[in-house]
Amino acid sequence: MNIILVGFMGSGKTTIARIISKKHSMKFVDTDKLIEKQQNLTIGEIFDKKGENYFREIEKNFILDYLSFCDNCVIATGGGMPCFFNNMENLKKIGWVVYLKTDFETAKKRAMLSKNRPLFKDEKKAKNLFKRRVICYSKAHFTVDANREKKLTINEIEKMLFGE
Ligand SMILES: Nc1ncnc2c1ncn2[C@@H]1O[C@H](COP(=O)(O)OP(=O)(O)OP(=O)(O)O)[C@@H](O)[C@H]1O
Ligand SMILES: O=C(O)C1=C[C@@H](O)[C@@H](O)[C@H](O)C1
Repeated sequence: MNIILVGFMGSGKTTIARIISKKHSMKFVDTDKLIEKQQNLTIGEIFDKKGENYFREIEKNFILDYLSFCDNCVIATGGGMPCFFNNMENLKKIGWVVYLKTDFETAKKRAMLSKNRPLFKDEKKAKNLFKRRVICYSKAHFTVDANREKKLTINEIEKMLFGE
């Protein structure tokens, strides 16, 4: 079984995927990190040097060439990954897709804690993007309230997927 976490920048995908993978002896996969490694560039550099469309093509291929071979993985996806091309449908074939749903203010507060989010530079644009993204993420198999303390979010995911 694979678990795929989707949600806006700062919703906690990386943090929560890491904890669940450790607890259940699953492999942790972070698509942003692996794409950076593969391209030998940071996400910010890919956006600056090659443009967003190039990044979206890489993400699409990454699902087909890498994620579709995952087994027993917890996958933290890039914030936009499920919202381009046929990516959400392809992700849903690979595993259980869980939407970590937060409000905008929570995501903003958390995203400020780390860099590498070129699309969060302009708050007004980020807010608009957030609204559009909610519609996309809601097509996941499951939605959990991720505004809360991470332990509560993790418990809910475990109950849904492991029956704990
Ligand atoms: N439930 C939570 N409560 C408080 N802080 C959290 C919670 N989840 C994550 N954080 C913190 O918020 C920050 C962003 O979290 P994280 O990197 O996991 O988000 P993300 O969804 O992977 O973002 P991105 O898609 O931009 O990589 C981190 O510093 C993390 O420690
Ligand atoms: O929401 C987005 O479109 C993005 C989120 C990040 O995880 C990175 O994948 C990149 O900064 C784009």
